[in-house]
Amino acid sequence: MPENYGQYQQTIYSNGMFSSGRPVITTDPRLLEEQARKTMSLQSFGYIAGGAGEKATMDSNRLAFRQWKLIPKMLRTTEVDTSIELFGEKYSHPVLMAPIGVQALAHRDKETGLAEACSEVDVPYILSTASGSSFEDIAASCGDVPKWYQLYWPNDNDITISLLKRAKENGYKALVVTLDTWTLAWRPADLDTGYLPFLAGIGTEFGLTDPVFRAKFEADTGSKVEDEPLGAARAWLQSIFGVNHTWEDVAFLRKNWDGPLILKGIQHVDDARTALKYGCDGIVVSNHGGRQLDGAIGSLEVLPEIVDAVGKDMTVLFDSGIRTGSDIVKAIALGAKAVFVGRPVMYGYGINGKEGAKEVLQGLLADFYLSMAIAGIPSIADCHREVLRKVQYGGDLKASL
Ligand SMILES: Cc1cc2nc3c(=O)[nH]c(=O)nc-3n(C[C@H](O)[C@H](O)[C@H](O)COP(=O)(O)O)c2cc1C
Ligand SMILES: O=C(O)C(=O)c1ccccc1
Repeated sequence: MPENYGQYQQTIYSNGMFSSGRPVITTDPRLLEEQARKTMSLQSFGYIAGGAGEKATMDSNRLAFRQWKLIPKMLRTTEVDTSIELFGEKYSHPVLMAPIGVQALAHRDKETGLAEACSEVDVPYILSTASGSSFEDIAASCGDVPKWYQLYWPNDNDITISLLKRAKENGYKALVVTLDTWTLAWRPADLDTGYLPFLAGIGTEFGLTDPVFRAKFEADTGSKVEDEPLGAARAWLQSIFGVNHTWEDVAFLRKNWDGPLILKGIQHVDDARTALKYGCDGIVVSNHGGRQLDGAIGSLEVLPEIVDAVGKDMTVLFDSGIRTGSDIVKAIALGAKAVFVGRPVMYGYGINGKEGAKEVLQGLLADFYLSMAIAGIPSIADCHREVLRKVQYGGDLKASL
């Protein structure tokens, strides 16, 4: 891990000129998805790259970034302090790995491999409930870097409590509860291949190893999980998707989780205020990377109004569409305390395993560092709305992602 990401590109240049050659993973964010498509199976690539409907929300996520332009200032700084504090802990940069399920689709090392990659570049790993490695192994792979747990919220309170207990015992600091994916949207890439990884038993480890789920499955079916693994996977799927929680149920989570509680999938300012009312510590302004409601507004578009409404009282995080260093600068300038990055890391992981994921993350962190420095923004505290202006012209989609 470089001490200072401002130097990372020098390493790439000297490797190219004098020693080990060129980066394996393209450094051009516009080409990364295509590179992944060539390496991965149709079904795996389709699942990861896919979006809802005609992918209009994925486009909006990108276009929302294009509306904001940075206005650089000169003779201010060559060094950048990218560190932040979240929920009382220090982080070396405002970038976390988005919770992503079924990581086995990208690489056989599954969640433990990606968690290791993240820890080696000091990026906190957010563990999805839809994982295929064990809670314990993943926790060990995260090393000393803080780790968070993302809950797909079961309809059964006993199972929920059991998952929260396991997360706590394994050292996960913050709880991220995803609200926008209580059921899967219309996803043509997966529908056309008739493919749902869960039904193949991928990403169901936490359910199949959960003592409370296991006992209930055995009582309901008379079979052991081991004897009916695909039936158990199906039952697990039904216990975490298609559920009908309400806002009042957030009080239950608040009561049963004593660390930071963060709701993910917030796009409406009313929901941000309601999250605050129920005692949440944070929210993730996210539309799930355009994988849920097709035609939904670009996630960055709603960030400023949500920050204005609740930013003083709770931690506002952001994801959906982060692809470049200047995207991170823009999200921070609009009030996000940190961002999550999703698909790009999965593409790197798919192309070249742990090393590939690290290359993507390091490239993004280097690009972020350079963008801050070249814009003349010396620290996160200096990264506020005055560094930006909203313009009428967008971007040429042919040149974008
Ligand atoms: C393959 C895949 C699986 C995902 N699985 C989860 C998940 O298990 N839990 C969750 O909260 N979000 C999940 N997400 C959404 C991400 O956390 C994140 O919101 C999204 O990827 C951000 O958008 P980006 O990919 O444009 O960066 C998933 C996204 C992808 C691409
Ligand atoms: O695909 C997703 O977006 C997602 O959140 C998910 C849902 C179920 C299993 C794995 C990932």
